[in-house]
Amino acid sequence: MSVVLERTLGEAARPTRLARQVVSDKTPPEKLPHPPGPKNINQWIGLTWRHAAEFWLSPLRYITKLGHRYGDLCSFMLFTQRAYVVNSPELIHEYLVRRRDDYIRAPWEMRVLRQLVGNGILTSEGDLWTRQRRIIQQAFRGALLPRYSEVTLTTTQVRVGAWESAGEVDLVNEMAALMMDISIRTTTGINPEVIGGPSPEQLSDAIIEGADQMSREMGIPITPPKWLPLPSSRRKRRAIEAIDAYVHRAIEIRRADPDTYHDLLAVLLRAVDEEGDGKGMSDRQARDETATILIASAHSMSSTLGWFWKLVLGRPELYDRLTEEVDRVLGDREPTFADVPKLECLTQTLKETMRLFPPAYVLFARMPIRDTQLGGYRVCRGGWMITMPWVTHRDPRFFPEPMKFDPDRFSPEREGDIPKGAYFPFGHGPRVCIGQQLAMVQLPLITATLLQRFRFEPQPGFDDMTTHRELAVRPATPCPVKVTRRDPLPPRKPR
Ligand code: HEM
Repeated sequence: MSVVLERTLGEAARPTRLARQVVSDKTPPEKLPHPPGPKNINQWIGLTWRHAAEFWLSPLRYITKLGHRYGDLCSFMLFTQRAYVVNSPELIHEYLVRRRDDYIRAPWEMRVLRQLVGNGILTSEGDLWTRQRRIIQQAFRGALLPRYSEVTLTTTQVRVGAWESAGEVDLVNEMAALMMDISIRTTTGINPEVIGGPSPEQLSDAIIEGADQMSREMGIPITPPKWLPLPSSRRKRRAIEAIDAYVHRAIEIRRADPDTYHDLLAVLLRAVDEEGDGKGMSDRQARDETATILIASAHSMSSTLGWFWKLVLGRPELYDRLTEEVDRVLGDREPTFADVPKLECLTQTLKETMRLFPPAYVLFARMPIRDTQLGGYRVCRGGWMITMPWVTHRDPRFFPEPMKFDPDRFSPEREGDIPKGAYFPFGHGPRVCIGQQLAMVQLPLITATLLQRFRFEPQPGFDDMTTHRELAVRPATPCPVKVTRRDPLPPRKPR
């Protein structure tokens, strides 16, 4: 679904009204009113269908419109289900943190995702999720970040070595292939050529297609049976087979030679759940977690990088400021993990990119497992909770002049003005992105390497901000640039 929002940045959310004050926790939910929202004449005919159509055709516009008309918490009937739209930081915190035991990730969305990533950290609930999160957390601890940084830098430097002779490249495509390469090496510690099978480009394309297909299925109540020979089922199967072959082969290589590797998968395969059953991970569980991490990281990181270049190259002053910062911090040496905190303007620019274009433009839906209350309203068991960082990030109450691309919003002097919880590209609460710290190290290192090595001259069409929205919101059009080398650093050798 490619949607032209507008020629430049898309649409600002309009200010919304506050919901009711929170009532006593002891008030039974059935005594409370439903949140305001469009009235349905009948849930099988009439307005419900119109709303469903509007919602599916343009969810961002529809959710923004509802927020403006009905407030920070509103609801509408979607077929037989009541959907709840939550827009304010306080209410998002209330349902994702304070009342988290009342909700699970929506089972109809997880059922679709499980086809690709199995029963891993992303799709599980309850004790299994707690155990897996505890184990996987060990692979994301701060002490390992310098090691992952080294892999990120080496892969970037080797991969972009050929750009100079290419003359012109498409930064959107290149970022997708680069991120898949980095994710494979950070996660499995193995050069993709050694694993064999599809190249990072092919794997990235297959996964994007498969994930897009699944994201489409997540929005409809019926999943087509596997035996139907639909083109969409074939695309999905291709993605599943590609990722399966890749990950199984990587685990095989690793189990055969467990002491050679020191990467994310090594930590996963060696880790035991010390606080729980004291056991490690089965191969099946390791497959599911590796596939989850590969997909979760490559997809959202490449989107962020694609938008970053489109936004920065359209602002020559900002581009010069970033190049100047990179040159000042790095001089003529290569970046390292220790440089990340010094790349302040670059980090601010990446944060501002994720404000306007949060890859996870909508959080995975949550479903209340019992009748509960939120913001003084009744929330019914089995409903559909919808929260969109895209909408909250463009709300002028939290971000004045929301459509202005202004990296200085995140400067040390101004960042404190952003209301707590209004900026959440990595989600919120206990299921916040596990790769957040890693992402905020990898993104500046990759962009600093490219800014240091090359001068990019944008070509016609680079600033087309048309969005492609499926699992992540990513650029639908290329970012063509002419590339000239600007530094004398020697090329790195592959590990
Ligand atoms: C720009 C980069 C990234 C963005 C914007 C992002 C965004 C998110 C968001 C919003 C969620 C929570 C979704 C929800 O609550 O519904 C999430 C979860 C997750 N992310 Fe990321 N992510 C990024 C990078 C990464 C990386 C680099 C990794 C791993 C290497 C990763 C692994 C995961 C995993 C495993 C989860 C599921 C956590 C759980 O359910 O407990 N992400 N991400």
